[in-house]
Amino acid sequence: MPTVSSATSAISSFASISIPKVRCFDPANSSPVAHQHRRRPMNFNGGSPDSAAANGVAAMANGSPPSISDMKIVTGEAGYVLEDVPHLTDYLPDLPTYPNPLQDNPSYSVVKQYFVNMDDTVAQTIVVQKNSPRGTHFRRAGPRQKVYFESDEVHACIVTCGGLCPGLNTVIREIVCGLHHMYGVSKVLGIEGGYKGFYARNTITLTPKVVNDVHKRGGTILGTSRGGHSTSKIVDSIEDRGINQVYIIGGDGTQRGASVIFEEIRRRGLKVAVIGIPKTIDNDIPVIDKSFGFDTAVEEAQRAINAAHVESESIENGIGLVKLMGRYSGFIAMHATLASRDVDCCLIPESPFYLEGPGGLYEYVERKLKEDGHMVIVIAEGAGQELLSESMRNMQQADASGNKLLNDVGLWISQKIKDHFARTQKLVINLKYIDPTYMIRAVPSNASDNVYCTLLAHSAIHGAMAGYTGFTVGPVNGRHAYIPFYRINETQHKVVITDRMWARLLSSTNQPSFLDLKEVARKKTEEAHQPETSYDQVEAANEVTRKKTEETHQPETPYDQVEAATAKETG
Ligand SMILES: Nc1ncnc2c1ncn2[C@@H]1O[C@H](COP(=O)(O)OP(=O)(O)O)[C@@H](O)[C@H]1O
Ligand SMILES: O=P(O)(O)OC[C@H]1O[C@](O)(COP(=O)(O)O)[C@@H](O)[C@@H]1O
Ligand SMILES: [Mg+2]
Repeated sequence: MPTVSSATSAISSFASISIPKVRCFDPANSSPVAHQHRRRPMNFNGGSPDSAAANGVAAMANGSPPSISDMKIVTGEAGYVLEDVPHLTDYLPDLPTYPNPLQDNPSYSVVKQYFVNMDDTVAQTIVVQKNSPRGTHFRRAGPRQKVYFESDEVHACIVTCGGLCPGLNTVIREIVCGLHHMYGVSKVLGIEGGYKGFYARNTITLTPKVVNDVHKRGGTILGTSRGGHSTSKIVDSIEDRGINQVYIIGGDGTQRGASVIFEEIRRRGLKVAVIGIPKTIDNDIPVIDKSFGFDTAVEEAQRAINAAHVESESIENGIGLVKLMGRYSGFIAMHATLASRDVDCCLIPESPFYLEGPGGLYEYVERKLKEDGHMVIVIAEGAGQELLSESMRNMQQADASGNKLLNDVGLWISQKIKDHFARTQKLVINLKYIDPTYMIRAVPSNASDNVYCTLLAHSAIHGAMAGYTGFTVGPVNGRHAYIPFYRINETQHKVVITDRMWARLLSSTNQPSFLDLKEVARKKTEEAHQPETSYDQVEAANEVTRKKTEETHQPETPYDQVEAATAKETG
């Protein structure tokens, strides 16, 4: 571990700096080696582009895990593991340091413990038993006593990529203002239109004045895009423009892109810090507690759910159906449902459902309408996609970033429910379908997200100024931490339907758990039922495909699927 100078400052938190008993994991012999960080071999000049792609983190972006030599793993006593983030001195060992200008900042000088301890880390697991190992930790975010950039040397840039999310403008604002007010940095460039903006000519000069009011607006003042990531062109542009701090705001795809940019910068031996700020309205980024904009999205979704409730209540056998975002993770739908209490059924990608037969959706809708005369259904956009046949899928299979394009499950299920009741003639229903997805995504962030965005931006700035690089910032169990890219990129955060939160939802809505799915599928095939409408044909064809897939590839029940995923994650 680097030692810390004993230089005192008015606002130092270093009452005493302890050198932790850390050991570095030596992958060669699996034995701990005291006080050494393992470093990957560096190739500063003239390395072939292939050498960057050959390393683990770059490989991670393409789906394979990083090699152990790319990880900075520090182990301690009682099963303590620090998954540390890269530092500029890993490959530029002789960089000079400077006192942190916050020492002389009147706003911060009153804070007694402003600087974080060098050895502060944040535990990933906080619920433990007496004898359980202390487990994985991440480096705590926050200002350090020493910085690796002088204020007038910093030339930062900010880019926003991927889909919109409430709070993007707040993060931009807070990076610009934070750099300016805390560290005296005045050179900040906005890259327009996502990654491809790096190799376009136009940029925006960002000053506290320019960004002063932007947090009141939805969207991103910088613009965004999907696709168009060319690592070498981006890094050429960073080098050509003399940028030395790159703040990259975006979701899982963006963080993968940031990871390969970092790798290329390290390969070229540049003094450039690369910082990822996780953005996703879907809340599907792992490790962090939640992503910014998520609270706002849940809050805004209430308006649509309220409207659906009012509509459904006002008419006989009214059904209000609301589609919410959530490609692979149903967090918005789950939280919006729990918050609203007006929802009778919530369908998410993690919990496969079925329509016909005992325990199916039709039976439940019928019962609910008979009991209450109305009902509200919330469906996440990624739910039930396996029920839509190939023929119904988008002609265009993927967006520019390679994300699979989803069919409108809201429209599909509305039609299915209408068809079902028209066919069975049991009830005359009135279904109103509301799709507020893009309206929700486009609103400005709410108060709590605004504060969260400020903390994210400040943590990112402190990390960059302290020389850390190649990391994503975010709260882990309530404390902001620096997380290596590979941890963010290895999995997706999903609703665990064996968790108590989903049980709370089931008990709040009283909806079926759809766990008899396989049994029903089998019966249905046996009955060799003749479909009546195009949607039925789709469904019948799909049942066969689904059954085949389930039997050959999938674990047996949704619970098994979750357990298999969990075992993979923890194992
Ligand atoms: N594996 C990857 N390697 C490099 N860049 C990527 C990768 N995946 C996505 N990107 C880039 O990241 C940007 C945003 O990705 P996208 O998936 O659209 O949104 P999000 O970051 O919100 O998930 C796009 O410009 C895309 O080209
Ligand atoms: O903006 P697009 O291309 O229409 O994509 C919509 C998708 O974007 C999201 O809002 C967010 O996805 P990302 O975080 O990957 O950008 C998804 O919920 C939704 O499926
Ligand atoms: Mg994404």
